Amino acid sequence: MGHPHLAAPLLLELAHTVNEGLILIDAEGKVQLWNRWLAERSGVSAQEIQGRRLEEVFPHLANSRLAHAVQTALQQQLPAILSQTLNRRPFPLQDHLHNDAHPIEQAITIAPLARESGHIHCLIQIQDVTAAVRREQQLREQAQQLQALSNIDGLTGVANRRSFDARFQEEFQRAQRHGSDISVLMLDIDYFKEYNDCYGHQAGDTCLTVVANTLRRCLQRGGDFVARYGGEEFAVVLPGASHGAACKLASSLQQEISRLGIPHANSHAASHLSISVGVATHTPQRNDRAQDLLRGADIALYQAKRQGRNRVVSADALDLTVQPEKLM
Ligand SMILES: Nc1nc2c(ncn2[C@@H]2O[C@H](COP(=O)(O)OP(=O)(O)OP(=O)(O)O)[C@@H](O)[C@H]2O)c(=O)[nH]1
Repeated sequence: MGHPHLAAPLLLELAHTVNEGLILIDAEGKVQLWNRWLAERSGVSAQEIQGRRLEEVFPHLANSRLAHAVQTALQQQLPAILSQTLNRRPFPLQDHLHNDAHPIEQAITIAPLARESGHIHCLIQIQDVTAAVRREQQLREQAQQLQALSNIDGLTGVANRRSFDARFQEEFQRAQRHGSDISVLMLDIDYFKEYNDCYGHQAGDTCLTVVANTLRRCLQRGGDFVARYGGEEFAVVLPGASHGAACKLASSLQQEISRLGIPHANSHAASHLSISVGVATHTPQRNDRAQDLLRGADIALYQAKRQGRNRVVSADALDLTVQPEKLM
């Protein structure tokens, strides 16, 4: 061997000084070395555990992956790395050395050691990976928050257009698979340009938020959702809703917005803020496209504008082959 001058006491001191846990297991599976790092963090002293099997002191380790890995190292001389996610904190270790005492997350490697006598020993190394695990957790949480934020409209707090596109497509395909109805409402605030001109852009922003919250509040069923589709335009998706049910909800949304009584002196449709709504329903067949349903609701909305605003129009009664702009 390479370093005959390294005396046994020095090697022992080295094992006690390293900044990680070291356990030496002999051929009979008994602990020969339990270093200071482990004693300080486990509350188990070297005297208490030396000469005993790990499972005697830590019964929960019996039949664990760690116990199997130690057996494999001793019997087949195979090393192992215990995945940190599959083996959460095999040893009950606490970091008492800092102000925030906390359980220690552990990365564990197991290696066979062949002695000159031919006896195989096993070395278990335990590293404190708490900081890395915490950082990973924080990054995961931040990624989830970003994901949620990227789906929400910053002003009104309802789903944004991006999220609408994905969820609407999903719901349309579900309806296609189940042969069920799906309805869409397209809603637009009447004379909103005049509202901004009269009351200011900031009041316009507040108004959009109030309308969005009112729409959200009026949706009853779990799968229903509202999204900000464009500037002052909202879309509501009602999976499983028949055309009759969707028209009824559209009317109640229109009434709820009217009931808010938000003054709108420059509206030609009412004395208060009002909305126009287009309603369309499909029971999608195999080759139907989600955008055709949306287009139906859009054409109905333009028709509602054309007929004088502050009303609900159903796509059922319309010629959907006409371009919406031609209806204006
Ligand atoms: N305050 C505010 N206004 C917005 C926002 N997004 C769009 N708008 C305004 O909404 C107005 C929409 O105007 P138009 O498309 O002419 O529609 P309208 O005035 O509502 O008329 P009709 O829909 O035909 O009744 C524009 O003046 C936009 O500036 C926003 O985030 N905040």
